[in-house]
Amino acid sequence: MIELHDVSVRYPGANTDALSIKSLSFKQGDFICVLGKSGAGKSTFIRCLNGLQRPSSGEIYLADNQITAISTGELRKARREMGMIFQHFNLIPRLTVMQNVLTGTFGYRSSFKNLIGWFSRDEIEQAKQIISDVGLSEMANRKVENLSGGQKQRVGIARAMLQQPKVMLGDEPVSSLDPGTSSHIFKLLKELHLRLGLLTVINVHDVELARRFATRIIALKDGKVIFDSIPEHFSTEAYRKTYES
Ligand SMILES: Nc1ncnc2c1ncn2[C@@H]1O[C@H](COP(=O)(O)OP(=O)(O)OP(=O)(O)O)[C@@H](O)[C@H]1O
Repeated sequence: MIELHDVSVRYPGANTDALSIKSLSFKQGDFICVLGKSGAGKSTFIRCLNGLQRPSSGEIYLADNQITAISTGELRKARREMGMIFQHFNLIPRLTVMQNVLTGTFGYRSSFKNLIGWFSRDEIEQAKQIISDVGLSEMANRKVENLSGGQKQRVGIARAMLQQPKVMLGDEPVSSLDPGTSSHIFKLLKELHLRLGLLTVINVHDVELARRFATRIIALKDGKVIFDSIPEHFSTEAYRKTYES
């Protein structure tokens, strides 16, 4: 579903690569947690997968699309297949839960419909169903600025789900949440992942969450993959290598 070949990212002015990946491939059904200490390249990696960051060299394929070699318009189309959730939610605080979730349809619609905020009955019904799936039915008309962090992330997930993605990407989606809420969010992500047969790739700081939920753990260090296997193989030694200075 996603393949990377010889991908590197070097930021302007840097004298080393922030990311340097020989070869990786992910298939539908994988639930991947990406670990690594601060600065290891996790965000750069996720941003490359959804085309927010163009690699300095190498190739990334999403299904048959080489997303590293397509126009901005084609990239926009390819991105419809990828839902993305963020550490700071990236919601519009003054708008309601329903309005925020409906923005998940924007990749599919004309700029004109987006501009005037017109949504079909079908889109509204789908949004209602997804808001119910993430447990926020009672709050559909509440402004997002009045929600807790966990509730905001549920809105972020619902917005991503309305895109009907094949791939769900997360850039530290639980880093600003307490442990109990983080665990609930991961449970929800795993449930949706299984129900819809997604490929899920999430950066996470909490190793225990990765051990509990991932089908595969990838650890990055200095932009390179230093571990890639099932959670049961992520030993104390692998942990030490990942997080030592
Ligand atoms: N826009 C940028 N310009 C220059 N350097 C950058 C930029 N973004 C990231 N870097 C550098 O690239 C390296 C990898 O950063 P990245 O944000 O991908 O790491 P990370 O593992 O996500 O870290 P964290 O867990 O702290 O979010 C770091 O050395 C960082 O300073």
